[in-house]
This record gives sequence, C-alpha cells and structure tokens, in this order.
Amino acid sequence: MSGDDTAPTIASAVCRNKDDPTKQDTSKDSSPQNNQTTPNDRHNDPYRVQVKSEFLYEERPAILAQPKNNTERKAENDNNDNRSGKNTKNRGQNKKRPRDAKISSNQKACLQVIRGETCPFENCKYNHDLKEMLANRLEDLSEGEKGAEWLRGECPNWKLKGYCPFGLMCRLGSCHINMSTGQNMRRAVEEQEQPPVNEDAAAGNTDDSNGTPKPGTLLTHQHDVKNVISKETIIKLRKNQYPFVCKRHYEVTKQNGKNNPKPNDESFPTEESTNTPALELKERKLIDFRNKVYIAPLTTVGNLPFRRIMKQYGADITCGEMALSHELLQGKPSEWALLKRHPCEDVFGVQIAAGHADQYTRVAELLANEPELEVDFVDFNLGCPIDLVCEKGAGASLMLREKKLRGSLEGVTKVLNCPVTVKMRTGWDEKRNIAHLLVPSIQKWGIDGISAVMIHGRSRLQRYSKLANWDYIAEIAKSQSTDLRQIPVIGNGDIFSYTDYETNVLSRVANADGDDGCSNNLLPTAMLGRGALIKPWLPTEIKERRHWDISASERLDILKDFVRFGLEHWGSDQQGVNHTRRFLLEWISFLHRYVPVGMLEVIPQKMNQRPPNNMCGRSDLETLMLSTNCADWIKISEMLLGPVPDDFAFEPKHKANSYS
Ligand SMILES: Cc1cc2nc3c(=O)[nH]c(=O)nc-3n(C[C@H](O)[C@H](O)[C@H](O)COP(=O)(O)O)c2cc1C
Repeated sequence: MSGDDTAPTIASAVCRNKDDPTKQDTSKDSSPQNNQTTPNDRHNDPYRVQVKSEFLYEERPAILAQPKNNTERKAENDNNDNRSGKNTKNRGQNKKRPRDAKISSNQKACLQVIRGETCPFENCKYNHDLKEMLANRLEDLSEGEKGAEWLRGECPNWKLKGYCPFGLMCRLGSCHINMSTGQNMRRAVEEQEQPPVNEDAAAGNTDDSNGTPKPGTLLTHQHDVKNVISKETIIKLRKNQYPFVCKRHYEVTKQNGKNNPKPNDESFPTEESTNTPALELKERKLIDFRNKVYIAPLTTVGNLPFRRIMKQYGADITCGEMALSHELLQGKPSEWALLKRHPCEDVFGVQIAAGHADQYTRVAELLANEPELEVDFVDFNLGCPIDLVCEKGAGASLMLREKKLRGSLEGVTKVLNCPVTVKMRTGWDEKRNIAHLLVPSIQKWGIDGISAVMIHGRSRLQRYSKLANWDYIAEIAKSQSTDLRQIPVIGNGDIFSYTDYETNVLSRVANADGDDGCSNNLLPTAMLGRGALIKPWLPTEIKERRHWDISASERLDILKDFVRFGLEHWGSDQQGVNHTRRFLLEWISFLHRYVPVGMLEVIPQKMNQRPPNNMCGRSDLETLMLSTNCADWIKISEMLLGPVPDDFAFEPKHKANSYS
C-alpha cells in the first residue's frame, strides 16, 4: 500500500507533528516492535489502556470537534424523530441511518439517453436533456473548497474497466464525460471486462427512500447481485415458482415430525416433485483451516470492500455477512448481494441463518444450482443474539433445538458438495453453557461434510460483555468421543494481537497433546472478529509475530483503499457515495478504538480495555483518528469523500463496538 504523504489535502492539512506544526507525521516509521511491555504500577487498572502520560491532554486539541452538550443532543434527537416521520410513513426504517444528499428524479439521467439512444417511454420521469444535466451536474467529489482532492481523476470503474456505467451521474465523472456534449466516453483497456454495474443503477432507477429496488429492477447499487444469482431465479423465487427438489426436502422435514408440510402448504411434495431426480452429488471439497487467519462473519461492517482490505493485509479465509434464509427464499436482491464474493477472496464462505430444516435445505439447493455462485463453504449461524432472529428459531436459539439443527445439517450436507461449518456461542446463558454437549451430539449424528465448528466464547445473553471463555472453548474441543470421527473446533473471541492468538489458541493446541487421554480438536486458526475491524492489519501482525506501530498516514491509506473499493462496489454516483460513506462511518466506529503501539505504556492493547478519553496522537491526524466523537468521524469521511450535507447525522448501528 502506498503511503502518499505529499499529495492529499488531508496529509498536508492535518498530518502534523504534535510539537512542531510544520513537520509531517513522523510516526510513519513502522519498524517491528519487540514484545517488551512496561508494567505501569501506578495505573494498574486491567480495564484501562495504559497510555504514556505525554499523550494525555489537559486542553482539548483544536483539531477535535467540541462534544455536544445535552441540549444540543436532545434537539438533534427531536430533529431526527421528526425527519423519520415517527409512527407514520417511515415506520420500520432504520432511524439511525445517516441522512444523505437527496437526488430528485429530474437530476437522474434516463438510461436510454446515457446509452445514446432515444427513450421509448412517453412519461419517463428521468431527465433526457444531456446539456441541462451537464449544467446542473453535481461537481466531482474532488472539486470545490472542501473537495476530496486525493480522488482527482479516480473514477474506479473508468480506471479499471475503461467505462463507467454511471455516466453523467458519476461523482468522479470529469475523467470520462465529454464536458461539451455530455457524452459518456469509453476507452480501451487491456482485457476489457463487461461493465459490472447495473445500468438501471446508472440511471438512478432505484427507490432511494428505502433502498428497495423498483419492480423489474434487479440490480441496484447496494444490491448488485451480478455473479451471485441469475435474474430468472430471482423472478421465480418472487413468484414462488422455483422448482425445489421437494423429495429431499420432504425427507428432511419428515425426520422432524411435527414440521412436516401440510397438504395445502406450497412446500408439500407433489407427485411430480417427489420424482425429481436428486442433484448430482460430486466429490466433496475440503478446506484446511489450520494455520490460517480467518475473518469471522461481521454483519454490516464485514462487507465486500472491507474484506478486500483484509485480503491485502494477509487474511486467508473470508466469510460473507449473515444472510437470512427467508429473505433469500423471497428473492430479495439485498440479501443475495451479501453472498457476493470478490475475485481476491480465494477461500470464501457464506453464512446462513434459518430456523427450519426446509429453509436451510432450500437455500442449499439454490447455492448448489446457481452457476455464478461459487462458495467454498457454508456456515450455519447458531450465534446471532438479536431478538428478531432468535424469535424465528434461528441464530443462537437453534442451539436449543437439536432436532431442527440435525435435520438442517443433514439436508444441507446432502445437497451441497462443499464443506459445511457451524458457528455457535457457548450457550444461551453463561451459567448454563451447552456447547460442550451440543458438539458431541453433532459428532454422533455422523453427518458427512461438517468440516469445523467455530465457537464464539460467549453466551447469547452475554453478547459482547465479559471476556471470551477460552478455557471453556478448550473444554469443548475435548468433548468429543475418541471412537468417532472428530470435528475440528476453531475458537473465536478477543484476539487483538499476535500474543492473544498465541496465548489463547496456540498454547492450548500445544498443551492439549498432553497425557490426559483427551484428543485435541482445537485448530491453530486465528479467527478474528472485532480485532480485524479495529486493527485491519492484524493478520500481518499475527503472521509476522510483531506489534506493528502503524502510522496515521498508513491508516489513512487503508481508508482510501476502502473508499476506492466502496465506489467500485456500491457505485460512484451520489447513491453509491452515500453508501460508501455510511459503511465507512460504521467501520470508523470500530477503528477509533485502536491506540497506536508507540503511545502505549503497556503493550499490547487488549480488546476489553477502555482507552482514556483525553488522548492526543503523535500528529493531528492520529488525534482525529482516536476521537470517540461522531463529528470527528464525519470529518474523516469528508477528507475522503467530500463534504456532507448540512443536516447530515450519523449514529453507529452496532452496539457491539461498545466496551461494556
Ligand atoms: C459488528 C459485528 C457483526 C457481527 N456479525 C456477525 C454475523 O453476521 N454472524 C456471526 O456469526 N457473527 C457475527 N458477529 C460475531 C463475530 O463473528 C465474532 O464471533 C465475535 O465478534 C467474537 O469475536 P471477537 O471477540 O474477536 O470480536 C459479529 C460481531 C460484530 C462485532
């Protein structure tokens, strides 16, 4: 990754040495640190990050935004409530969603015009006047007083493919729009690929208000499902006409007794469907999880652009965000988009949550049948603690329903020829952990194709509070019968440095070879959750066994890459910019928790330690990146994506980024 310290406004504007404002950020020297720690007896609080005293300020640095007082906060909340139309038309919408720049229909280009054709629709509400649109076009993100200069000439689609399907709507379009005619240009690039983005999106043909595609629109910014599922399949799913192989489905549900489909159920097997030939079973592929860095599924923040960053920093295995089976079965593009894989993800899994065997099995059929969709493994979600998911019998509540779980695993493994993994918590309630009973049960079912069980070392009720219980994870790994095929166990929780990995995982893998007669199924695998979010370079640290004192400008470079990947993935028009900003801010709500190694009194920082709230970094940029204030995160987003509208607001979605 290139550390471009000279060009961007950002670097020159804020990346200064703390003592001498004229000096650039000198923390760029990122030589490996040894594992020396300096115990600080004076502040021996295990729940606080021990920061060197010179990095604690008494007077708030000018670079930081002033925190809001209670009156301002209340006014803002009231304003948000009004805007979201509380209890009226916007009920059910995520009220925390940032308010983005609105684009009227007239500002959107008609698809036909962008293509240089005549629009066949009489009442088309989109704009047909290229000249007018050109005159009213929003300026490039890199232009203007507060523009993100570093993006100049960087339309990612144009750069990569020689064509930007967003045409006039592209917020970086100066490089590919003929400014006198409004024509969207093409240029020859080696190995030119087909434009990957939907042209409906290019013309803005999506419903901005809630991100739902209009009828007939398949691909949208957020829901670009090209290379995931065919348009025909989506249509069949929406019309309830997908020809599931009900015979197998029937066999699976029959084992579960009471959940057999009723004769009137749409899923009840018909004469015809029970005669459908079984899917051809191919040889099952294997995945070796040992000595790998595996990025855990992470809803919202574990998106495709983030996973590309993780691959750059040494992640071996990646997994998509949790997808809900009933939404997949309804043919919802936004849900299918969660299964999208980037070519750099060489070992990629998808995670499915369902409460019933027939749902799991049907999704598996779709995964098996869709030629575009290539997944290396399918992960069962038995860990999601959210009420909405658990109430449907999915997520962590599936841990409590063994029969359903067994039927689901049998159904899915019969249909798929890729490995299946199960990710679970320790149990529902920490006082009654059950994973050490469930894992041996799964083993006894003798289902071929289950290649690993991942244990997040907390109960459902604990969510993210308390430390992950690694002793219990080791106990689970030893709980299986030695007479049967052993299922490998991967532990997960609180890995925030290479020493955490060595202490929690490697030492237990080594110790378990001991003479207590128990077999050792704990794999030497670094499964990262929040560690990857807060320190995306953590895979490198683990592989190189070092605490990396990465500089603020290097960290900014990571964010620049994310923005480039985001504009490529979500689109480079205003809506794509809005999505990219939103996901960037969600990520920063984790990233700010990192305290640079060079500022630490005691190395390494631990996941559960709360940093002091009066820290300043070694440069203004580092100080800004340490800020816990949303206003400062927005400021960072403005450096990267240009200014936000005046009434822009953001609140992070995930409570898991708290320290509690
Ligand atoms: C923001 C966030 C989103 C998550 N989303 C998922 C998910 O979609 N599926 C899942 O199985 N676990 C999810 N998890 C749990 C993680 O995969 C992981 O098990 C957990 O964070 C424990 O690891 P950690 O202590 O290293 O963070 C999520 C965790 C976080 C913080």
